[in-house]
Parts: sequence; C-alpha cells; structure tokens
Amino acid sequence: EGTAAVGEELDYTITGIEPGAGIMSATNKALEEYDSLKGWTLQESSSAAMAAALGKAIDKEEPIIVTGWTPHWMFAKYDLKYLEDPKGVYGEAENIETFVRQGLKDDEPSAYTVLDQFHWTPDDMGAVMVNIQDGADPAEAAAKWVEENSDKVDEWTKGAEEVDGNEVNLAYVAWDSEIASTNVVAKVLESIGYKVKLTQLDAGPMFAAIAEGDADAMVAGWLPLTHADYLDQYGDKMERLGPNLEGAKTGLVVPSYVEADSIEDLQP
Ligand SMILES: C[SH](C)CC(=O)O
Repeated sequence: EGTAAVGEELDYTITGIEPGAGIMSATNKALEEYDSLKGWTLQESSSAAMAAALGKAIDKEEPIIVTGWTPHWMFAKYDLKYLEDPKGVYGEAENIETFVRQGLKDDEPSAYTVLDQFHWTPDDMGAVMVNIQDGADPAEAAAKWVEENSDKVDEWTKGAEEVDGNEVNLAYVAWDSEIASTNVVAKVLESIGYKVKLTQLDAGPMFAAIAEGDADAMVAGWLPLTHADYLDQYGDKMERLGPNLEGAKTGLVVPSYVEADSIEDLQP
C-alpha cells in the first residue's frame, strides 16, 4: 500500500521504549521537526515490549515503526531498515561510552584499569545479544563470549592486579545492547577476583547513580547525541573514560516491506 496508508494502519503511532531513553527525546524532537509526523504520537513502552511488538507485526507482515538502534539482535533476526533522517534528528554514528564514579581510580585501581581498557566491536556485542535472544541467560552468554575471546579480554585486564572479593556495582539500563555489555564486563571483573553487583535502572537514574557515587561504573553512555542531556546534567560529577564501542546508531526502524524509505515519506 502507499505510504499514506502506513500512518492510517498504525493509527499514526510510533512504538517506543522506556520514557527516559535518549532515543525517546530524539523521537519527540522528530515529531516536532518533521511535517510528515504532524499529529503522530510516540507510544512509551519498554525495550522488550517494543521488540515483541516488532516480532508480532512482522509475523503478520503488518507495518510498524519502532525506535531502533544498532547494535541490536533485531537486525540479525529480521529484514529491517532505518528510515532516512534528512533533518539529522538522530545524529550520525554514535559511540557507547564508559563512565565511572569519581574516586574509583583510587579506590579500585584494578576495576578502573579494566573499565578503561574495555573496548569491543558491534559484532562482538551482537554475538552476545543474539545468544541471549536465543534463550541463554545473560551471565551465561557473557561467560561464553569471555571464554571464546580471551585474547581481547587479556587486553582489557592487562596491568590489573587480582583482588580478593572486592565489590563493584555496575549500573545499566535493560537495553539489549547494555544487558550484553554489562554482563561481559561483570564476568571479566569477576575473573580478576571482584564480586560484581548489577543494578538495573532507567537512563536518568543510572547517570545520577554514578554522579552521586551510588554505583561505581556504567558502560551505557550513548554519545554525542543520544545522552547529551544527561552528560550536561551529570558530566562534571563523573569520570568519562570514553568509547567502549564505536559505530552505533539510533533512528526510526521499519520492516523492509514497509514502503517508506525516509521519515519524510510518512504522511500526517
Ligand atoms: C540503547 S537506546 C538507543 C539508548 C537511549 O535511547 O537512551
């Protein structure tokens, strides 16, 4: 059907994720900036609910528009495309960055060393995510990847002294990408003797927890665009260790059978 029908069939609704996610504020900006999205609404839900809605629509070959990102297992599982974003609301390539609480370097130098050296590729992250999506427990999928990639893990732990049960608290948001990365970092810290606690939070509370020292580290900072507001708000109270993954991306994603190719092809 024509792109006009897409909006009608979707009741002019974009399927989103958790309200605090940066991609949600980017999409609210898109709703304002694109005439083709006049009158459209963004449905708040969760990453898991968005993925379930995507799968259901694809099973019935129905149209759907979701707030999507790369790396994500959905691109391995389904034939999807990003809608072009001529106004650049979603920015260009994003990095996922590591942040630690101030003082961690003195308190836990070994954990700091690992977190500072942690760096992997979208394919590495994708392998863990797909394993989890295929039913593996996140900690198991992480342990398997760590075992199979000791060369990379050795680079991350180089120079980090073993510890004896020291505790580290990693904050994260239940985005599929960060469930994978946080569990891998936890396994690597455990391999040098740390007792690791994982604390699941929404995006804002995750940044706040690091800034206030309630959590030690997170590997979930999407920048330069997606989490720019959180960086403005909390950046001076955290230590920014830089990218742990490059070549990430966010935007509006549709099954390839949806006729629209650009956000501007949609109709109000
Ligand atoms: C993994 S999502 C693109 C991150 C966010 O939108 O805050």
